[in-house]
Amino acid sequence: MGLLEKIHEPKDLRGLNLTDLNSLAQEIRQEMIKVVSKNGGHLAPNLGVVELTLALHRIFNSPHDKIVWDVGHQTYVHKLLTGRLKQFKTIRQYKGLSGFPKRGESAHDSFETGHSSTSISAAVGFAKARDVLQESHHVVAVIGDGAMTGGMAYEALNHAGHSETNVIVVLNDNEMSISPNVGAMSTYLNRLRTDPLYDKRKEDLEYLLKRIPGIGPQVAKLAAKAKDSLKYLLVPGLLFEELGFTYLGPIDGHDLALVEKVLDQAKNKKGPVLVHVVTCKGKGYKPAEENPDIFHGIGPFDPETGKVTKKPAPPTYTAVFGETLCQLARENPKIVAITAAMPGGTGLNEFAKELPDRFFDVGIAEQHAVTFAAGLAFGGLKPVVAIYSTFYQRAYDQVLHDVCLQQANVVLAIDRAGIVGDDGPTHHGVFDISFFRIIPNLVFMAPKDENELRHMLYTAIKHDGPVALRYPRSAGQGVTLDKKLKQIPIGKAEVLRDGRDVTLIGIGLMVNTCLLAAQELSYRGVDAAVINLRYINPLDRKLLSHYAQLTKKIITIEDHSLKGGMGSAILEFLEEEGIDGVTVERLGYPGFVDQGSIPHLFTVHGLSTKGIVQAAERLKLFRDVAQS
Ligand SMILES: Cc1ncc(C[n+]2csc(CCOP(=O)(O)OP(=O)(O)O)c2C)c(N)n1
Ligand SMILES: CC(=O)[C@@H](O)[C@H](O)COP(=O)(O)O
Ligand SMILES: [Mg+2]
Repeated sequence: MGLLEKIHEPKDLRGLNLTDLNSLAQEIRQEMIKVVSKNGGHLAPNLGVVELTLALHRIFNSPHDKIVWDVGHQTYVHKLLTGRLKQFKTIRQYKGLSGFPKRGESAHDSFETGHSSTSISAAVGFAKARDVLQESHHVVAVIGDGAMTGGMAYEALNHAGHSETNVIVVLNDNEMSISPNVGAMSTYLNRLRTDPLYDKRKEDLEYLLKRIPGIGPQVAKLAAKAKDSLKYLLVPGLLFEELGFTYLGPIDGHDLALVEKVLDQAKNKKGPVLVHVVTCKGKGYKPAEENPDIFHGIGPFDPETGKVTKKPAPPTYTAVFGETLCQLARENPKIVAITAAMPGGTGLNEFAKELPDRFFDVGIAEQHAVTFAAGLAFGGLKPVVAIYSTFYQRAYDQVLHDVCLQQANVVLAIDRAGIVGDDGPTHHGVFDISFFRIIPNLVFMAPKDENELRHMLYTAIKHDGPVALRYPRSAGQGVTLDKKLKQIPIGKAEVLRDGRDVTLIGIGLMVNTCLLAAQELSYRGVDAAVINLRYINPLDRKLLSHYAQLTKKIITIEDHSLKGGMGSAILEFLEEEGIDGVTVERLGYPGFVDQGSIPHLFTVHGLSTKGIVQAAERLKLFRDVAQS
């Protein structure tokens, strides 16, 4: 039996000596490589925090003490140490362990995350609740250097430093966001990490003070103890200390004994403390150390070689978006591209390489990205902001207030729209239609395939005013890509199949499902019209009106939440137009969607040919056809 199997809860770690702990760290790394190589997952972030997590669980007493993990993609080690070894092989699978902290999964998961930069706010909340209720426990936020680029982290530091509550922030600095970290804070951390004079200056001053006869040693001691510590005096502007934190570090995050020692010091200090831990993303697995960006979040791979075991598939929507944007930008010098720390994920790596002066990675700062784009637009450029649907939730006011109200010429590319699979409910992009379609002035479209995506991007670039364009995480449909780009008239839907018994209205990926279902329905004598809606805003009112009155039965299908989605837009439209006597069946998600493979989730939620046929049954179509 290995050591890991004997760890059922964090207190089982306490009796282990350093040799045991190092062996345990090895076992943990092997287990994570084994499971992630099959299931996919966030391997490199977890390999980097093995020693840090062991130290946290030895020094603090979870779940009495609260540990809040930022983003939460690095909690696999935490899960393995808190009684979830047996279920670990199910991580990220349907009904399996989540890849993120889940309060329902364990008492040790004190706060759910998935989106970045929330941990310090939550930790300050826990700390203040403790103070008000006169309880006594420690609260620790663990935040990466990437997550530290997000605005919320600064709002929370500002509050924490002022509140003087006992809270510990562990800054896990591996110089990486998903890609290499960017920004002034990253440069600042780099200086802290690498300034060789820092320790020397401190030692020199202590040495000098101690040598002053009579009072020297006391002054040195006092200076070290004083709130304005030696570091504070010596390193002017030490940011965290200026904000009211005691700064400890930087320390080697793989030196378990040292990390434990410093965490113990932090635990015994009053007020907010920041522990700066330096780690290596991917530590202990060569392929991940060498390619931390690829192993940040990876699909199944061969553990021997680190090579991804991918089946050939058509290029993704994301890849086609990236290539098309490069093509358009070569011809139009006003086009600029913006990402919030996801150049690879949003398909912008090529753009960044080819047109570096017109590419902006602003860090994990979606709000800033959108308002920055509005500024660029009013400055005379044509900005394209590419953000995942789920992360646009962060930038809603910026889209509404800074882009749409002022009619800024900004293209909002909404990647990962629809369900995303194994990341689960924190990452599914199933609310953007609801929250964007109600914004005045915003043209909002979604392509049925990757070829239409190209034309839509071209249309968006040509359009004067704000445009949103949503497309999914998946591989494309494998259709031929037209070389020559054309504009798709704003607000024009496409009739893919005429029919008189029922109208199937699809958007995005679901258009193809509608076509397959229409075929199936035709075998059962039902003549279905299929509409590729294309535009959620503005709707093609004339076309919809015609088919609603002709067929009197409508089935809408969308890879999106039912509430407020495309189907809701159709219901509103019928009411606004006063078209009576039309029955509508809407297919979509009833609420938050679990994790699981995309095809499986589509089946579970009836976003399939079968789901449409069942909706037709509910509309009593087969009986009506038989009678006619
Ligand atoms: C609001 C938001 N935007 C973007 C992301 C995507 N994302 C997840 S992890 C990550 C990088 C985080 O870097 P860091 O905090 O340093 O953690 P590391 O993986 O390096 O340990 C990004 C950009 C996110 N989860 N949340
Ligand atoms: C944790 C996080 O937010 C990202 O790492 C996300 O999992 C990336 O998703 P994609 O794999 O869809 O790029
Ligand atoms: Mg990092």
